[in-house]
Amino acid sequence: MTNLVLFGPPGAGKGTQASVLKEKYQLVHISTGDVFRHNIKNQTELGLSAKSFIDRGQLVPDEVTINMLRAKVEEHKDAKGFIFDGFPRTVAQADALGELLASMNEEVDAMVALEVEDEILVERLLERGETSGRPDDADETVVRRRIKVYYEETAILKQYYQKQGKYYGVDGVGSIEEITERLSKVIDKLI
Ligand SMILES: Nc1ncnc2c1ncn2[C@@H]1O[C@H](COP(=O)(O)OP(=O)(O)O)[C@@H](O)[C@H]1O
Repeated sequence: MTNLVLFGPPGAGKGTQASVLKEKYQLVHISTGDVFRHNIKNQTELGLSAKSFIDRGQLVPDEVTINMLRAKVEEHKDAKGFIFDGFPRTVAQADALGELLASMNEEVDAMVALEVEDEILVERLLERGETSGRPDDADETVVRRRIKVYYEETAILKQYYQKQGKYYGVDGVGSIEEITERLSKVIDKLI
């Protein structure tokens, strides 16, 4: 398997790139944000417990998120690999992902990160909020809180994977194609 963590702050372009990369490399794409939104739309128990956190720009508790991710991975045991998008977002989630993959004799091969400045992120998210229908994109306070939470809880994962020699940063500003090209250069060396 090839298991990639696609990393970066909210609005960095992870979802856009993941959709291209999953086709290109035939990997299963798991976006925790998409799974939560799907569950909110269908008013499942998971959706109901996640909604209040998401609407406030906070992280959904680790236990809920980890159980959901585990179930998703187990649905695709025969996959050629995964692109994890929006997961892990905390050290506890990164530990859990490592354990889950180890139980399948697999591991995270790389964290590929999209690097984008904060002010560009706020601009992109508010613009997306005009059309995406995502309430967490439409409100500047919520957008800024998500970026703050990213620095407080998630950014540390750069060092986490750097220590394992698995971190690859890529400039996340440019056209979609240019950025795919930059990510592909990293991924091609791993496969
Ligand atoms: N791994 C996770 N752990 C906790 N909460 C998460 C996780 N992934 C997504 N969420 C929740 O879903 C929201 C939307 O996630 P996502 O679609 O990845 O958006 P973003 O564009 O902010 O990266 C997050 O702000 C958070 O509340």
